[in-house]
Amino acid sequence: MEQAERIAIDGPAGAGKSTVGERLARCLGYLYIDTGAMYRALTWLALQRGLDPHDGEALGRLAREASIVIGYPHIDDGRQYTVTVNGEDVTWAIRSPEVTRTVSLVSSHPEVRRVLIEAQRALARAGRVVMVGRDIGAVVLPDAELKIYLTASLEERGRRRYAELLERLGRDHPALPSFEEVLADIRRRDEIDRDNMQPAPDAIVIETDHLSVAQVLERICHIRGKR
Ligand SMILES: Nc1ncnc2c1ncn2[C@@H]1O[C@H](COP(=O)(O)OP(=O)(O)OP(=O)(O)O)[C@@H](O)[C@H]1O
Ligand SMILES: Nc1ccn([C@@H]2O[C@H](COP(=O)(O)O)[C@@H](O)[C@H]2O)c(=O)n1
Repeated sequence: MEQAERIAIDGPAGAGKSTVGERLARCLGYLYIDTGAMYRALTWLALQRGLDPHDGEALGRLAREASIVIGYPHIDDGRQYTVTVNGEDVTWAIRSPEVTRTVSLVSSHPEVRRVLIEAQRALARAGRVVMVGRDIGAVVLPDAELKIYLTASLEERGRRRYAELLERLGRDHPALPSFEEVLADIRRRDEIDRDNMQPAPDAIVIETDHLSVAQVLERICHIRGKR
């Protein structure tokens, strides 16, 4: 019987974790788990409830009581998965500028991380999973059989994120931020995420500035095949 395998893909905002991780999971027939979506879902709920994003104790309680589920994409609208919070579909709502502005602060609290990391580990217990985030290889799944850390320059990650928002929202959309605003947001999130975003010592770092998604996937499959 093929060994159950856990693949961790970490890296900063816009490095390509979700895109590469989802395609890799689909190619291998593995479960795909975007842990960032879990932090975003909790942040969305906290904003809905009017909680103070600085209040780690209240946010930890909310994380324990909330039902956050990442399931298969039952709607064909470009989503990678469906995220529900207490049964409400929030798949796109968790990508709002307000959630993006607040999620790193919410995620910085140990009370929040303790609860979500436990949930992430439970999801990975079956093995045959591709889990993406910031701290998967270093903290969540330290025994993962394959650990990849994707990175790219700030400017390249800004260009990618801006292009993604432009495609999703359209040039005339009132919520479309400027490239400078996108870059500033990524820089800010990098700073807040720093403590929870260090590559695991045994992670393989792939610098993706001059690589296409297909080339990144090819490198990961080559690395995995040599194991
Ligand atoms: N190697 C690449 N070359 C060009 N574009 C890329 C590459 N990797 C990802 N992209 C594009 O960049 C955008 C951001 O990628 P993605 O959402 O996968 O990043 P991420 O690391 O998951 O970011 P976040 O942590 O903020 O969710 C997407 O539109 C994606 O298609
Ligand atoms: N394992 C993780 C994953 C994410 N975060 C925090 O969530 C934010 C949003 O994640 P995206 O992948 O959707 O960008 C991210 O900026 C982190 O603040 C985390 O702490 N740990």
